[in-house]
Parts: sequence; C-alpha cells; structure tokens
Amino acid sequence: MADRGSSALRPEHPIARSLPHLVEEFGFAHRGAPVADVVSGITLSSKDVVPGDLYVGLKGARFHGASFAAAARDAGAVAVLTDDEGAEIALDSGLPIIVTPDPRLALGEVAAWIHRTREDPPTMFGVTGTNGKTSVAYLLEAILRQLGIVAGLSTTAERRIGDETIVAKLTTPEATEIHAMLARMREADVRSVVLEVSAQAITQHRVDGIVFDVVGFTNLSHDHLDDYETMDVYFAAKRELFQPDRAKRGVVIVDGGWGTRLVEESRIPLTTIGTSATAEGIDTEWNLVIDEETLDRTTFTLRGPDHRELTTSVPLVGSYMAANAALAIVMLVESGFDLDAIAHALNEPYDGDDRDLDLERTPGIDVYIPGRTEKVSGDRGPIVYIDYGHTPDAFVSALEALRRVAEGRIVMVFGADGDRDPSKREDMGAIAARLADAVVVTDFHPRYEDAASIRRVLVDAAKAAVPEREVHEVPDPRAAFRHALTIAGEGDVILYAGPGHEDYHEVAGERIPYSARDDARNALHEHGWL
Ligand SMILES: CC(=O)N[C@H]1[C@@H](OP(=O)(O)OP(=O)(O)OC[C@H]2O[C@@H](n3ccc(=O)[nH]c3=O)[C@H](O)[C@@H]2O)O[C@H](CO)[C@@H](O)[C@@H]1O[C@H](C)C(=O)N[C@@H](C)C(=O)N[C@H](CCC(=O)O)C(=O)O
Ligand SMILES: Nc1ncnc2c1ncn2[C@@H]1O[C@H](COP(=O)(O)OP(=O)(O)OP(=O)(O)O)[C@@H](O)[C@H]1O
Repeated sequence: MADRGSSALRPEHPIARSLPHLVEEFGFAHRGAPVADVVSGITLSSKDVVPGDLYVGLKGARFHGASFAAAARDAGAVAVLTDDEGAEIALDSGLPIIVTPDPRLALGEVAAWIHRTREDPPTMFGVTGTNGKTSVAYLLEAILRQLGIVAGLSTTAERRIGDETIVAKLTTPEATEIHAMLARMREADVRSVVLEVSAQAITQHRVDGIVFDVVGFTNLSHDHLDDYETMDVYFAAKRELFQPDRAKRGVVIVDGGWGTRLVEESRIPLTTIGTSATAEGIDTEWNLVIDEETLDRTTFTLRGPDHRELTTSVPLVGSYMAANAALAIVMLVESGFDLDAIAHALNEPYDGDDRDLDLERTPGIDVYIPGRTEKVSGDRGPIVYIDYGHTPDAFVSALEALRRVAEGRIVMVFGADGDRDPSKREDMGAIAARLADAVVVTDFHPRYEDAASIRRVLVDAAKAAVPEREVHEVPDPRAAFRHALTIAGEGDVILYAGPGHEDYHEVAGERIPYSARDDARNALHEHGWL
C-alpha cells in the first residue's frame, strides 16, 4: 500500500479556475494586488501550500492564519482569503487579498467551487455518532468492495482510495482537504465515498459544500464535554447532519434515548434500526438479531420491511459490531442497493479481490478494521484485543461483549487522554472495575497534563466502585501490558483499550513512537505465545 505520509490527498491534475470569477461568484471584496490569476487549489495551512493555491488565513486559537501569508506566498499561493483583521495583517505579503467577514463559513462552498465537486458528485455516505463511526465507515467500504465497487474512505485511522492511503490527522478533514480529496477520488473513478463525520466537523463547517446521499447515526454517549457544554449541545451538533441542507436521507439506530430523539427532530426521510440491546419495545423498520457470538466472529440476522431478511457475519467480536454492520447495510439499501444483492455478495463462496472460488470461505463481511477490538494474539496464551475505546460507553460495550464469549478472566489495561474531557475519567475507572476481573491503569497521551494525576482519578474511581477489585497502576504502557500478561493465563482475555490503530504516545507536545499492537505482539512473542 502506498503511504504518502500525512500530506493531504489532492487531485493530480487540478483544473485551474479564474480567481476574478471566484471573487465575483461569491461577492467577495478584495484588497492589495489586483486579482488577476487562476487558482487550482485551496489550503488552510501555509505548510501545505502548493503553487496555484488560494491560502485561507483563519483566525485560530493561537495565531491569525493571515500572519503566515508571506510563507504561503513563498510556497506559491496566488492569493489570500481572510477576514478584515487578517487583511490588515496580510497586506505586506504583496498578494491579492480576498476579504469576507467569516472565511470559515465560506470555506466549504469555495473549496467545492475550486475543485468542482458539486458537478456529478459520487454517492456520498456520512457516518456520525459517539462510538462506531470508523467501524461503520470501514464496513461500508468493505461491503461496497464485495459488491465490486471501489469506494473512497475517510476515517480517523486513514484516508484511502483503492490501495492508496494516507495517515489521518483529524477524524474529519477540513473542508479544503475534503474537496481536494473528492477531486482526487474522481480522478481515480471512485463513485462512492464514505466519510466519518465528527461533531466538531459539523460545528466547524468542515462538511459544508457536501450534500450526503445517506447519513447514518450510531449512538450518542458521554464524550467531548470539553468542546460542548452539555450533552444537549453535543447532540444538537450531530443533529445538524440530519437536515435537508446536509443530507437526503438518514438511517438511525434507535435506543429510546438520543437516537429516538434524532428521529423526532430530523427533517429528512429516515429509516430506523432496532437492536435487542437498544430498542426493546420500540417499533423500528429494521431489526437486528444476534445469532452467535464468538471470540472472533459475530453472526446476525437483519430483518426489514416487506419480509426482507439477510443473515451474515462480521469477523469481529461484539454485538455492537453487528449493529455497526447493520447500519452500513441499511445505509446501502437506502442508497439504492438491493438487500438480496448485498446478501449474495457477502455470502457467496468467492475469496479476495481475485474472486477465486473458495468453498471453505466463511460467509460474511470481509473487513479489517485497524485497532477496533483487533485480536493480536495467536492460538496459545491469553486472548488479547487492542481497542480504540476511550469513552465510558465504549468500555461497557466491549467488556460486556467479551464477558459473553470469554471462558476465563478479563484483564483490562487502559488510561485516559490528557487535555481531553476529564469529566469522563471517573466513569471509565468505575466501569472497568465493575465489568473486568482485574484492571491495569497506565498512561495514555497525557499531553500537557500530569500523568500521575490522571492515573490517580482512574485508580480511585475503580477502587471506589469495587473495593475488592484487583487494581494495578503501571505508568509505562509497555510495562503495563507486560504486567497484564503476568496476571492473565491461558484462556483469559486482555482488553487493552485506548490506543487502537495509533502509532504514537503523546507527552508534553511530543509524539513518541509507540504502537500498542506491535508492542503487544512483541510481548506475546517474548512469552512464546506467538
Ligand atoms: C481545537 C481546535 O479545534 N483546533 C483547530 C484549529 O486550530 P487552532 O485554532 O489552534 O489554529 P492555530 O494554531 O491558532 O492556527 C491558526 C491558523 O493558522 C494556520 N497556520 C498555523 C501555523 C503555521 O505555521 N501555518 C499556518 O498556516 C493554521 O492551519 C490555522 O488555520 O484550527 C485548525 C485548522 O484551522 C484545526 O486543524 C485544529 O484542530 C485541531 C487539530 C483539533 O485537534 N481539533 C479537535 C478538537 C477535533 O476536531 N477533533 C475531532 C475528533 C472527534 C472524534 O473523532 O472523537 C476531529 O474531527 O478530529
Ligand atoms: N456501536 C458501538 N457502540 C458502542 N461502542 C462501540 C460501537 N462501535 C465501536 N465501539 C467501541 O468504540 C471504539 C471506537 O470505535 P470506532 O473507532 O469505530 O468509533 P468512532 O466513533 O470512530 O470513534 P472516534 O470518534 O474516537 O474516532 C471501539 O474500539 C469499540 O470499543
């Protein structure tokens, strides 16, 4: 797989457009040098400018982006788009300055215009919710592949077109990057695009300039209460995606709580899914029944209107992964795919992209989701999962799922993010103590916070919730995982929640290389278990 580092995906053959035409089209004011050039790209960071770009100088939390106008000019920017304050700052750069009171509000539409992404757009899928977005996005892409369709993918873990991939910085890219990525995807003849949409992305107008064909909602639970004052405000941010200016249709997993409220408050046509875990007693159009759960596969049946029915499986532990898969499948049905055609593609005896006949193949979705309850152990020793769960609700889902399939004890290794919503830490500690048999508290991206203080909250909460619980505190993540291996035996399960696919550990502004998946495999190897 080609890895182009962390630079954004851009079209390889951008088609330049007239800059004066852009100014006229959007009714922008302009200052400085005359606007008499063409524009072929748009970027928010002076560090990412390529020749021909319009550089957008946004006022940020730390800097006014306009102060980087000279750097953008040196990198080949043809003009600056900024606000009045930014225009004053950027004048010295000598570049034409295009002025609008709130450039962030204009960004999506301007990026869509420059990259012509409103013309003949692909089928656009958007996924939101607190937990499960990345998983649903990968599941959608996998099913589309099994249907013979190459999809573009944008998630927290990576952005991908076919087998070209880049590492993601944000869950949802800035609007400038999204439209460049869509233009690049069009060059690669991608006709379906799956985009993971965070609440912050909606609030910060990152998905402006897109009308999704189908949007999906997984769930809402405690997270990001540092960015949003209350759960109501957090919910309202997600709800925006389910309005006619942003999406044509939606699919919602209802739960009697936020999902149900979304159905009431959305103004687009919606389809609902109920799972036995979420929707007892609620009438839904689609219903999910779990047929079988094992340590590495979940089999389920999805029943819909007109007696439509599909039975298939996901190669992952957890009924919530079946719920994620159900959401992906119903989103595809809402986009026009026939349920029987999906069932056939998922369950037929063909293997891999070369479509070799394989009568031994287990029917189901062929998906690999990096770092989401990813099993890294082999046939011997403890069963080890590395997970990206970092919310109280994700802890509950993963631990309850593992309890249903584990024959031995469950040891949970985890920490909590520094500089991110501290109000969820006590719940995380308490849930781990209630649902696991032993817990090992370690460091997880302390950032600029005191790591020992974060651990103290988690340890205290765990001990307060279940005083007799075995609680260990091991600051270094490598040592913590090795400690877990000393208390877990053959047949026991270790759930290491937090790091997922990530390959760094963030301390005081520095990203120290660390992959929990690689390290866990090394540690299992040291024990002779791999
Ligand atoms: C807290 C927050 O939202 N920060 C966002 C904000 O950064 P900022 O205001 O600090 O920007 P700044 O450093 O003051 O710089 C101002 C401007 O100057 C530009 N600049 C800066 C330095 C330079 O050398 N050259 C240059 O051009 C910057 O690109 C920026 O446009 O503006 C930047 C782009 O303009 C964003 O990339 C950045 O998102 C940061 C990285 C972030 O972490 N955001 C989080 C809150 C977020 O969005 N998270 C969700 C996660 C949801 C989930 O999955 O759970 C997400 O979607 O990723
Ligand atoms: N449907 C679900 N319900 C509850 N928990 C889930 C669900 N799906 C996944 N999880 C848990 O949440 C973790 C994160 O999953 P995933 O990355 O798919 O969610 P996400 O919404 O993309 O998260 P983030 O916003 O942090 O990127 C998983 O590793 C798992 O522990």
